[in-house]
Amino acid sequence: MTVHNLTVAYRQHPALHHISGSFDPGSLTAIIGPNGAGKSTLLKSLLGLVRIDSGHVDISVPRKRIAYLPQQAEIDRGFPISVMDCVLLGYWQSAGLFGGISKEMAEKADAALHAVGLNGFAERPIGSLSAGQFQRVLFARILLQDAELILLDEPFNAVDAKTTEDLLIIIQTWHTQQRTVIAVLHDNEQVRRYFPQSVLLARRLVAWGDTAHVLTEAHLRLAKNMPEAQDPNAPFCQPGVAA
Ligand SMILES: Nc1ncnc2c1ncn2[C@@H]1O[C@H](COP(=O)(O)OP(=O)(O)OP(=O)(O)O)[C@@H](O)[C@H]1O
Repeated sequence: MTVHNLTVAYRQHPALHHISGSFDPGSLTAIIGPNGAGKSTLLKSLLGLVRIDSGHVDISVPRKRIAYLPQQAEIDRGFPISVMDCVLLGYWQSAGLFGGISKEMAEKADAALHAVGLNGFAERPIGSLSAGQFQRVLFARILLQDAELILLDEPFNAVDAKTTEDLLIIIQTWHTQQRTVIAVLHDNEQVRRYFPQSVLLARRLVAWGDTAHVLTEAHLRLAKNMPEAQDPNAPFCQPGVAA
């Protein structure tokens, strides 16, 4: 999966500016950078969820083999469904929205709930769960998806240390299964420990590659100095012209 000279702007203000790089199949990559650096925008660009102003993304994974976990704030939990029904939605790409659920599928869903430590939660309405419990449900749903590419946007936001550890183990398992995993994260120590590859953004690309070479003091200082507010007097960005 390759990103070529990608620029994405909201109301003519680039959120991502001339980004190029690639994700190897089976790699485990963290996307990091300060608030407003364009991390979520990069994930959404890979998924085709935002309009690309210039450049392009080459992605060979079929849409139905991609799993996406948006930030919790973007998910409506008011929908009155149970934990089990929410997990079973992991099958909709393969079975269709009205496809039947076989005994084997139901057993796998049970096993997924067990794997994320949510035994006994199957009948609970999703609106009654804590943020950490709900995040476990969303991981269980991805476990059913058999995805080749898994995109996670701040998966540990508002999640306690124990849950984070459990979810990191699941991510490691996906990595050993040769799935490509890309996660937006904020904890540099966690990234150093668990994520071999990193992309450091500050609207433009600061560094992309092995985490040890990306998370250097010099790179982190460069990223930290990114002004978060957009400059209303910035010169117009010429699409297609390298920065
Ligand atoms: N739909 C939108 N309309 C207008 N501006 C947007 C929109 N989405 C994002 N932005 C702006 O684009 C910039 C990048 O946003 P993005 O969410 O990609 O950053 P991020 O690195 O994921 O930030 P955070 O760490 O705070 O989640 C920010 O300045 C944000 O305000």
